[in-house]
Amino acid sequence: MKFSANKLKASFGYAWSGISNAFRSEQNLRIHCSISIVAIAAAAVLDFSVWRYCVLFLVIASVLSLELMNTAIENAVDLTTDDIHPLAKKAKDAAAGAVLVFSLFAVIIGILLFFQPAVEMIKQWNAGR
Ligand SMILES: Nc1ncnc2c1ncn2[C@@H]1O[C@H](COP(=O)(O)OP(=O)(O)OP(=O)(O)O)[C@@H](O)[C@H]1O
Repeated sequence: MKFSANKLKASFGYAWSGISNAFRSEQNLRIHCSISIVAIAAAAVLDFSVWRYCVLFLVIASVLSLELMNTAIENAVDLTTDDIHPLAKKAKDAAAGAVLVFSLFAVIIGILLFFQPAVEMIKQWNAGR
């Protein structure tokens, strides 16, 4: 098997093109990116431990990847038909449902991750007054 640096570079280029196209066309992806940036900034302020950062990054990567898969499925379905079709609806709704399920659990994980450090910081502020 021959290693080709050019092929690898091209693959990254295609992947980046997919991400930037989806970012421009999908409002939900932009919303998730904005929330992710706020969450990472809050984690830095709260001085998250390594394992908390690991869980946070895992959740953010999963939500953003699922959103990209949802976009891929929407585009693939649109490619197969211009008509209104019950199977097209089922496929798109299921893909959107996958994002929603993970997003709901991401909110719960977020609360579990942020609650204790936030309480600690509030205690420190009150003690410092
Ligand atoms: N060809 C179709 N046949 C039947 N229903 C469709 C079809 N295309 C879209 N729909 C319905 O419209 C909804 C929105 O589809 P659309 O392609 O506009 O996605 P979207 O608004 O970009 O979704 P998202 O908010 O998940 O990005 C789908 O979830 C589905 O219920």
